[in-house]
Amino acid sequence: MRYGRREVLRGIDLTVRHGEVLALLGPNGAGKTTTVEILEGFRTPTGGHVEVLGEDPAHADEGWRAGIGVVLQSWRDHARWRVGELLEHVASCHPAPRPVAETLDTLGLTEQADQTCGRLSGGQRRRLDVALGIIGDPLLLFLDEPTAGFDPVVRREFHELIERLKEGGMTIVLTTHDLHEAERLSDRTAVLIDGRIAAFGTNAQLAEDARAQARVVWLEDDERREVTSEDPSRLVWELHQKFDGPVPGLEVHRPTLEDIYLRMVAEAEA
Ligand SMILES: Nc1ncnc2c1ncn2[C@@H]1O[C@H](COP(=O)(O)OP(=O)(O)OP(=O)(O)O)[C@@H](O)[C@H]1O
Repeated sequence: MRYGRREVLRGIDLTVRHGEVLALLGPNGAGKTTTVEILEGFRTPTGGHVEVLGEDPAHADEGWRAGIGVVLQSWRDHARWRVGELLEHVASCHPAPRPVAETLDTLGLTEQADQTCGRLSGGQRRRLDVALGIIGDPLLLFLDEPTAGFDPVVRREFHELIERLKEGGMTIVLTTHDLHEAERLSDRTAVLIDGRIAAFGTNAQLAEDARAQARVVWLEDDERREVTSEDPSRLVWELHQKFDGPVPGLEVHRPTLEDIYLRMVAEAEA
């Protein structure tokens, strides 16, 4: 994908499976939104082959669009609509929508149903964006930084909602800068750096590819010992033999997605 002469995506090869949550991570400007906008049919790529729900998004029809739910980075329109009316209206544009009252309840917006959208708080507005994205009961949902601005309680509730949608069979493509969110929600993660896929796989596969080290901590002679190892199970086994039993104060810390991601970005910039 080029904008003018500038190439911003340089060959992105990935397949999203039915029913999985795919997290798309990457630094600002890496090309995540561009990728997602191409998949949503909002941008026509300058090259390559894209298929979403069996069709080329750039030339797909309304029937195809009904299968897709989109939550963009920020919608600040519809200020004069009431929340409930807006959802009713958008629901009426879909062939088989979710019930409006249930959707309001799911997003914790029942009390705001009669409020105008312009008066919602930032977090409530974002929840309305998500409600608008799922009201059509899509097969495939795109979420672009869905929890930016959520307080921790709402964020937790939102994660539970995503898990329920996933259990219901929805396929979800999520872009986020929140690595804990990606780690909790995604089946697989793609890391996009400078328009290329730097890594793609389950979080365990990414850890393996990045040859990330686990940290093993224990107590010996009243001192805290810490060793990093690619094979922590072997080290623990050796310690168990050495102590001839349980290892005092044993902790094994696997690398988090955040550790892996930060390492990849640092390597790409080096
Ligand atoms: N309409 C446009 N015209 C020209 N360049 C653009 C346009 N939209 C995006 N870009 C450029 O393309 C690159 C990728 O942008 P994109 O918005 O896809 O990144 P992103 O990974 O979503 O970033 P962020 O995390 O900041 O949202 C950036 O360098 C951006 O400046």
